[in-house]
Amino acid sequence: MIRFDKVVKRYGDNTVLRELDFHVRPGERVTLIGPSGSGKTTILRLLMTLEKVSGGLIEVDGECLTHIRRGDKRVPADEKHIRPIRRKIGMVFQQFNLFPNMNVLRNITEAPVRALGRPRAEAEAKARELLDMVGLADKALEHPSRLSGGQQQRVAIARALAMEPEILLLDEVTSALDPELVTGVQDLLRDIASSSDLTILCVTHEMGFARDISHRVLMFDQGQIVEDGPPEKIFSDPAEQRTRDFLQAVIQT
Ligand SMILES: Nc1ncnc2c1ncn2[C@@H]1O[C@H](COP(=O)(O)OP(=O)(O)OP(=O)(O)O)[C@@H](O)[C@H]1O
Repeated sequence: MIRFDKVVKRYGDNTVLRELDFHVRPGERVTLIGPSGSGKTTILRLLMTLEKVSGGLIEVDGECLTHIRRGDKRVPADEKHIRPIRRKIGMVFQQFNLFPNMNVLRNITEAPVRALGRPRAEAEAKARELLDMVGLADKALEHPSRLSGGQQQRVAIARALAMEPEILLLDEVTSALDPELVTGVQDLLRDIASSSDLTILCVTHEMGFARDISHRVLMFDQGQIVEDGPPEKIFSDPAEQRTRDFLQAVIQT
C-alpha cells in the first residue's frame, strides 16, 4: 500500500502539490493523467526519494518513507531508514537512464549485485531470463548506444524488474521513442502488468495505454486530484469539466 497523507511539494514559491491525499492498494495499477506541470512526475520522484516532501508524509506498506520518530517528534528520514523501503520500488524513466559505459548485462546486474548482494552468476542468470522476456536475449553484450530507443527502454524495464520490486513506477516511458517503437514497449508493459501482481503507478499522455493498463485513473490539475475512477468512467463519461477539456486537448494533439 502506498499512502500520500497531505503531501505538499514546493519549489521556491511554486507550490506543485497541495496537501495531496491518495492511496494505492497492493497490486493496483493506477495511471496519473493531467496537464503538463500538474505535478505527476513529482509524485513518482517523491516516491523514489529523488525529491523531498515540503509537508505531509508518504507511507509504503505501513512504513513511513519520509520521516522517522525521534521521541515524540517526527524528523526527516535518513538514508539508512529509507534504503530498505526504497528497494521495494523500481522506476522506468522517459530517457532510459542506462549506464552508457556498461554493456546490457552489466546494466541489469549491477544493482542486484551491489545493492542486494546477489552472487554475480545468479544475477546474470536472472538478467538473461529477463532479457529473454523483453525480447533481447541476443543483446546481452551490446552497449546501450548500439541499441534503438525501444530496445534501450526494454533494457531499462528489465533492469527495474531485476531488483524484484513490489512497486513499479513508469514515467512517460514511451514519450522519447520514435512512433513505430511505442507499441512494442507498451505491449511488453501490458504483458508484464497482466502477468504479475506488481503495484504500478504510471504517468502517461497515451490515453489508450492508460485505459488498458489501469484499474484506476487519477486526473490531476494544479497539484490536486480532481477526478478518481476506473478508466471506463474517466475516459467515457468524466464528471469534471477539467477532465473533459484535458481529454479533448490530448485527442487533438
Ligand atoms: N527540480 C525542479 N526545480 C524547480 N521546479 C521544478 C522542478 N521539478 C519540477 N518543477 C516544477 O514543478 C511543476 C510540476 O512538474 P512535474 O514534472 O511534476 O509535472 P508533470 O505533471 O509531470 O508535467 P509533464 O506532464 O509535463 O511531465 C512544474 O511547474 C515544474 O516546472
